[in-house]
Parts: sequence; structure tokens; C-alpha cells
Amino acid sequence: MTFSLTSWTTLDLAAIVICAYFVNVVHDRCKRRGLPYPPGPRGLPFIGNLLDLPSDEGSWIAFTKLGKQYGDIFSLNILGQLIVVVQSSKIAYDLLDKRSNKYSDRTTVPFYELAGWQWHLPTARVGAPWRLARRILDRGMRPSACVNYRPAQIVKVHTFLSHLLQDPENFSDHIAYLQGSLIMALGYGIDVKGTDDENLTRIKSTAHIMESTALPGSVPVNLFPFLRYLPEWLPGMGFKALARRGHDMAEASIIRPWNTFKEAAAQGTSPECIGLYELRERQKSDSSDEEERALIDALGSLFVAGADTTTHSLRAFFLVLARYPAIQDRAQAELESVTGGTRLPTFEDRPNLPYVNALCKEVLRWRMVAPIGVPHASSEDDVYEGYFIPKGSMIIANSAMLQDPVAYPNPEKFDPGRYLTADGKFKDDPLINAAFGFGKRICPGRFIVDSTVFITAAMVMSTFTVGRPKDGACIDENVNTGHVVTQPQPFKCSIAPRSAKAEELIRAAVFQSSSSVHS
Ligand code: HEM
Repeated sequence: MTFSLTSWTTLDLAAIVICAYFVNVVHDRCKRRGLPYPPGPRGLPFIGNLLDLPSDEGSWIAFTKLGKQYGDIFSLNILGQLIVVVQSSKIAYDLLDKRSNKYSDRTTVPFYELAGWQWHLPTARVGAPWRLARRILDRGMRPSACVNYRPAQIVKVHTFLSHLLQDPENFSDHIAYLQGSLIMALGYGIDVKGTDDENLTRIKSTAHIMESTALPGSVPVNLFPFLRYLPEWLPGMGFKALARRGHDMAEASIIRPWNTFKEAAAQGTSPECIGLYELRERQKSDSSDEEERALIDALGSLFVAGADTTTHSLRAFFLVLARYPAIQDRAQAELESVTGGTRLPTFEDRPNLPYVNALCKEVLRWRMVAPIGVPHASSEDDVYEGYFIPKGSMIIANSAMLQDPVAYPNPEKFDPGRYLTADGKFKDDPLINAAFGFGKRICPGRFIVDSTVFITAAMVMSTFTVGRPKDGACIDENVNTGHVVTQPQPFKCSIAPRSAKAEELIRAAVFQSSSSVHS
């Protein structure tokens, strides 16, 4: 007897779906041994809590509201996927950090599988390829390695200052270019020479497709994975061609810069970068084909994971300067007391700039770029505080913890004073790390972010004054309602050099940077 899909009636299919649903419910009850899931709103059959997630506001806002009703750990069921949302830092560290062996996986994004994007680290499932690539980034971006990339960071920030000087109105685009070109330099030692650089435009297009196909509702196959097995000529199957295009584009965008880097490394002309750091480490041991591919994947993941995120934080930094002149004045006075206004600040000045350091920390807390991080997934059944969390659950640590009024009184206020002692010394706050995630999946780029935001902020405030826009337009302090990554709403501001001396310092720095590159 042969079966074909077309010989089945709608009733047959409905009966199978209903049976599967009830088998699942019974299986689930047995597994739970009477333990409840974390509390949450009652869902509807089949769709669960789909309607409890409003589409017109950021998911972190919806989660925060639900958290007020159901507590610091609650759960939702979306089309059969259990989502556990965690709102307190204690629970987040208990689960994602202390029990990281069980909570470091990711759920599959069906479109990514179809496009062959398993190399992309932030969404990669736990397994040997992720472990190898992750080790490379942890090694190549640890604080002692980051010191090697300071010259590249300084050159890129000098160029950024000169862009602000020439064309202050487009500061937001200059920030994006700063980050894009910096990541190409950090990863591959490639010196991008303008916004139309091929490596840059290619990886930007790849990042764009990846971002627009990551969420459950963005492409049909993410909600209904079985669609990938249906023929392409059926209506609604356009995602298959998109996946092929995405695959080819992504491969080109990670392989071409890799080849450029490898050639330079072989000729001994590659500047310091993460790729070179890793090759040096490998000379200490034998390296396999898998390890070479892991390095390609690791470097390829940097742009998509790190360019937009840091760009948005720096846009928030400009927003702060434009909105809060007293904060800018205080930071500028501190910088001037250290540099005398006769030179640009350096990394070595950092210990003497507690207020600037505190300002940078507060930017990361005040306008978190990734308010729900990247969801983790559990790889084993677990019980926490009497709640059952089955294998395959999605765990979301919501940013509400960095807006907690107990840890951060008046959390909406931008206040660098949170990180200063009574006598004005910088006081670190380990909780801020929550902005970079948890456990084994914590952002490996966090030390690069820390140094990039510091050196950019210090150089900008030394040489420019940022203020309200000349046309008197209002500056909206809110962020957009993107579901994963947020950024300030577009805003205008005035940016003027602080003095003729500041202009002179910028021109001299750019001249010196370009002559050292060409020498
Ligand atoms: C303000 C800037 C940034 C923020 C707020 C940020 C935040 C995050 C967060 C929340 C995660 C998920 C952590 C988790 O799953 O628990 C993550 C992952 C990641 N980030 Fe960042 N990030 C930033 C910049 C960067 C930069 C500059 C790079 C690289 C140059 C980078 C590379 C990565 C990578 C590769 C992952 C995936 C790690 C994994 O899944 O194992 N990030 N980041």
C-alpha cells in the first residue's frame, strides 16, 4: 500500500494533529512527575500564549509586565515551545551560569539550518564546531589579547573624529562605519577604505538577511519547520530561494576576507588581529581542518554579532551628551585635568578617568542593546525551586534586572554616579555584565566593547561638544521597539569642535595614523 499526501482528507490530518497534541500532553504530564512549570498566563489549545505577546511593543516590555504579575520566573507556551523568562539576576546566574552545563544550548532556527548558517556562533547549537570556534574567540578577545588591538582601535577612532569634523550631521552613519571597519581590522587585519568597500558591503548584506530571518514569525518555515520538505513550486515557498541566496552570500562574505587575511599572514604582512593571534597560538600545537574551519566561522561571526550592537551603544552615548550637558561638562573637565587639552587621551589615561569610565558603564545599562539577550536552551530536564523545566525549553533572561529600582534607584535616570565611591573613585558593578549575557554563552566581545566605548567616548568628549540640534528639534530618549536588538530612535544633535587646538589635534592624529600605516 502506498501513501500520498494528496490522498489524505482534511479530517484525517486534523485527527492526527489532535491525537499528537493529546499524546504530547499525556507524555508531558508523566515526565513532570506532578511538578508544575513556572507560573504563567493560561494559554489556549495549540497556540498556547501566542496572543499574550503583543506585537506593537518590545518583547522585553511585555515580559517585564508579565513578570510583575507572575514573579521573577514565569513561563509561556508558544505553539508548543516552552519559554521560561527570568527577571532577577539571582535566578539568571543560578540557571545560566551555575548550571551552564544544562543551559548553554540554543533552539534551532529552521531558516538558518536551511541556509547552512550553522557557522554563525550566536545561534549555533552546542557541539564540537561551536566549542572550537568559541574557544578561539575567548582566547583571541580576552583582556590580555585585546591590548594587541589597541593601535587599530586608535587609528579607527582618529578617522571617526575626522569624519565628525567634516560632516557632523551624519554622525550616526560615521558610528556605523567606525564599527564595521573596526571589526574588519580586529578580525582579519583588513584596512577598509570607505563605505563601498566590497568586504564591508557583502557582510552587511549578509547581516541584514540574517537579522530579518531570525525570529519565529519572520519566515513561514521558522514557525512550521515541515515546510522545508515541501516542493518549491508551491505558493509561499519563496523562502527556499532566499535561503540559497543567503547561503551563497554568507559563504562569500566570510571566505573572501579570510583568504585576504591568510595571504597577508603567509607573507608576514598581516597587522595584529584576532586571526593572527590564533595562528600564533596554533603554532604551539598541531591544527586540523576542523580547526581551520572553526577559525573561519569565528571570524565570520564577529561582524553580525558585534557591529550593530556596539554602534547602537555609541549612538546612545551621543544621545546622552546631547540631552545632558552637565554630564558632558563634568566628563570634559576630568579629561582636561588629565590631558591638559594639549593631547588626545590614551588607554593609559584610563585609571585617571573614573567619571568617564562610569559614564561608559551607565550607557550600557541605561539603554541596553540586547534587552532579552540571545535566548538559551536547556539540554536536559531540570527542576528549579520546585518548578519543572523540560529539556528543549527556551530560557530568556530579561533586562528588567538592569532596571531594577532596588539595585539601581531611579533606574530611568542616566546617572554615572552609580559607579563612583563617595571620594569619586570608580567602583565596578559586576551585574552590568548581564548586558552581555550569561554562562558559557556570555558575549566573547565584551572586553573589546569595553575598550572601544571607552576610547571613542574619551576622544570625542576631548575634542567636540555635542548639544541639542540647532533647529530646536526634540530628542526622543526612547529606543525603538525591535524585538531582539534595540537602538535609540533617530535623533539630530549639534557637534562642534571644542577649540582650534582640538581640530589641530585631530588633523595631526589622522596624519600620523596614515603615515604609520604607509611606512
Ligand atoms: C554593546 C555591544 C554588545 C552587546 C550589548 C553584546 C551582547 C551580547 C549578548 C547579550 C550575547 C548573548 C549572550 C548569551 O547568550 O548569554 C552576545 C553574544 C555574542 N557576542 Fe556580543 N555584544 C556586543 C558586542 C559584541 C562584539 C563587539 C562582538 C565581537 C567583536 C561580539 C560577539 C559576540 C558573539 C560571537 C556572540 C555569540 C557567543 C555564543 O553564542 O557563544 N559582541 N553578545
